[in-house]
Amino acid sequence: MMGTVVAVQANFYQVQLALASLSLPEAQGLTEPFLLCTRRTRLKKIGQKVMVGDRVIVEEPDWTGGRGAIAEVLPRHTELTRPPIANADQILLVFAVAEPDLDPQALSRFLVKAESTGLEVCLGLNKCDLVTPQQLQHWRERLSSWGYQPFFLSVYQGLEFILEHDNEIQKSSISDFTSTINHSLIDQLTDKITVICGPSGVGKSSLINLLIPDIDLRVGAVSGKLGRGRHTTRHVELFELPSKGLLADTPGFNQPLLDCEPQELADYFPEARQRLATGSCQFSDCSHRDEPNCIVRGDWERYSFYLDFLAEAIKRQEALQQQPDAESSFKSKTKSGGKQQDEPKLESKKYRRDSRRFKHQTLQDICEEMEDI
Ligand SMILES: Nc1nc2c(ncn2[C@@H]2O[C@H](COP(=O)(O)OP(=O)(O)OP(=O)(O)O)[C@@H](O)[C@H]2O)c(=O)[nH]1
Ligand SMILES: [Zn+2]
Repeated sequence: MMGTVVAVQANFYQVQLALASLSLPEAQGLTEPFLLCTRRTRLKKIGQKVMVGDRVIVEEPDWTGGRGAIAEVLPRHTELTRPPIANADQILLVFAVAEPDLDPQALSRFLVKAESTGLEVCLGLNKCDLVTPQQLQHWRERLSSWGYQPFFLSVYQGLEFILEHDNEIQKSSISDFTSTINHSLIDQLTDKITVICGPSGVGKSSLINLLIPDIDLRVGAVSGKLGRGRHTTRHVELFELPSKGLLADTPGFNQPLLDCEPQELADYFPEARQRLATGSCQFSDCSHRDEPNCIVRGDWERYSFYLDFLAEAIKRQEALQQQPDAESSFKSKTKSGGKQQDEPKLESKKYRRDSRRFKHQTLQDICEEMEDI
């Protein structure tokens, strides 16, 4: 029997069973498609961890008691360590067009952080009710030049109060709430595991409440048992959308720390990726700053952000190198004459977009913020 781990509490795993398992006659008594499971000793022995998002095989279901045992964890196709989530398909980054003002550099910082996970990145712009259609059009064109097609949202007015006609954005006067669900956003979330993130106050909780109307009940139930609120704990939980698909909520954080290697940074800007896909720089280790014949340097809007973030990443790398037990980004080299010298290890797979799939970095700050709150 197959299922997905939707919550982890100490040594217990809440497993949501796949539909096929629920058609078993024995399962008919089960009121919810969940079993509270333990992990088989064999898995403990081989050190097999179980994470939220893991697809698992459950054995020995006790349908009346709602219990089971996880016998096997299927191979993960992605893995985030902070927050710990397996098999996430995408990140939905939520920002507001106003209140707080949409700051292009703050948005870019979040986008770069999200891109660095290697997951697909979608952008939702909320509070569209606060600005004019012209301002929305402005953002649409601007973000499109960055390489993003955001979902325009207003939780206050239902998800789709905006209809798009002939490339123009108009506010619709549709009042029927239920018929105004933004189907393109829903489609994007269907049958996927999505991690929602974004700064504080942009309306993430409001959006989740709109997408999953009965979530308050479940949040209340789980948080109640743990004696903690959902934003005050390291606890990660997946919530099911009515349209199928799972959402992982993470608390807001203001300025994510960019902890990527300087050499990777260009890969996290769609504009730079696109330039590198159609040509190459003279130097294979080009930092795209002042090297001759650089294909990335140019008059794209966010190039100045690239330079700012690059300076930040280099500074961070230098600080790390000053610590004796810093991450092993150095190799020791014996120079002629026997002198030892440390040299930074060169990144070998620069600019190969494919490699990102296998290198899921962390959304570190999210978790750190979780602990701080
Ligand atoms: N005008 C307007 N306000 C909204 C909209 N959606 C949410 N808000 C308001 O924005 C404020 C923040 O909303 P939350 O849902 O708490 O934001 P959040 O992103 O979850 O914030 P954190 O919990 O701090 O991470 C609240 O006062 C909401 O009522 C919207 O579509 N339009
Ligand atoms: Zn270059």
